[in-house]
Amino acid sequence: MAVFLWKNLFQTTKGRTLQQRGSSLYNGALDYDEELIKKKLQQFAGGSVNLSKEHSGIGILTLNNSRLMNAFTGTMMLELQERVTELENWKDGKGLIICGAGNTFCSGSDLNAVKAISNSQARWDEYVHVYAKYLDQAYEVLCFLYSSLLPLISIALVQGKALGGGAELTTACDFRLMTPGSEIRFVHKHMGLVPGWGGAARLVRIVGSRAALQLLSGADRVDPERALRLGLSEGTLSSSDEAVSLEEARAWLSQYTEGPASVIQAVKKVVTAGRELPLEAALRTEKDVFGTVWGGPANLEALAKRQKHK
Ligand SMILES: CCC(=O)SCCNC(=O)CCNC(=O)[C@H](O)C(C)(C)COP(=O)(O)OP(=O)(O)OC[C@H]1O[C@@H](n2cnc3c(N)ncnc32)[C@H](O)[C@@H]1OP(=O)(O)O
Repeated sequence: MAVFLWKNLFQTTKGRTLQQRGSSLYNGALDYDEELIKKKLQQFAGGSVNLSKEHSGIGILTLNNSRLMNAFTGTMMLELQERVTELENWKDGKGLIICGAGNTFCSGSDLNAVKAISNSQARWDEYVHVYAKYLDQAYEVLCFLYSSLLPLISIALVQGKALGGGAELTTACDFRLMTPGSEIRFVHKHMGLVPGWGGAARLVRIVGSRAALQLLSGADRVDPERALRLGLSEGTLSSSDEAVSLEEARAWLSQYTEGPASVIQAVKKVVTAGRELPLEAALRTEKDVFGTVWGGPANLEALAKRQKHK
């Protein structure tokens, strides 16, 4: 799917330039040695993506590049993938909060890296390959976050600004909570771009196509009140203090993560299947997931307790 997407994207946007240069993005671009790709992304170094896994089964993923308002460097993209893989393998995991360090969410892709490589004509082909890989990485990891492959209930805790790719990242979470004074803004149009990390398609599913069109074509600043009205945010937290808002987000998420991990993960899987798959496949998935919990420890315990739902 990614190959198809990239082929079409670059044929329409960069096609003429690539043809003029007698080069094709897909001549082996995706056969690049993974280690080589890593080395290339590591050229755009800086910042980190930190994960703490709490006993409650909630993970806190923090984007940390305060110098650049938490813009995503190449190494941060690699780290994001590593952390998400760690979360995928977390048996006791139930929930995830994604937030930014320094009380701001994320200002999108690292514009310094883009400028540095695109300034050099001689390095154009390398730029296309490396930047394509960077985008590919972002696209893949955000799709993964949004999919049933990561069976954790996720929240983007939006403090300060979520711009460009940062706004796209918020759409890869199940829910968004915003702090007072924060904003989500798809600034892509002002950068001569459109979302490419899957943010537009997900936004349409969250707020509908008319509102999504307005937000993207107007590059509108979406404050907490408007986000609530649009259904883009679940709620506005009472405090914009970093520690207090994290605690509030934790409390909000805990309502939905109480209970055994196997059951919470199963809930997430059946809902995601309903969202992602054609009806028939979703129904089958639901039956299969049911089979994983039916007669399981939590089910047997509830039966033994003669649970009443008064
Ligand atoms: C996927 C597509 C994309 O993501 S396209 C990228 C979309 N993002 C942007 O265009 C963000 C551009 N930056 C801004 O609008 C402003 O810097 C914002 C984030 C509003 C912050 O403004 P303000 O509070 O005045 O701080 P500032 O501009 O002095 O920024 C502090 C330092 O951070 C940097 N910064 C910020 N964002 C990025 C970014 N995306 N890439 C690289 N650097 C970024 C600023 O340049 C500034 O650095 P410096 O202090 O000038 O060295």
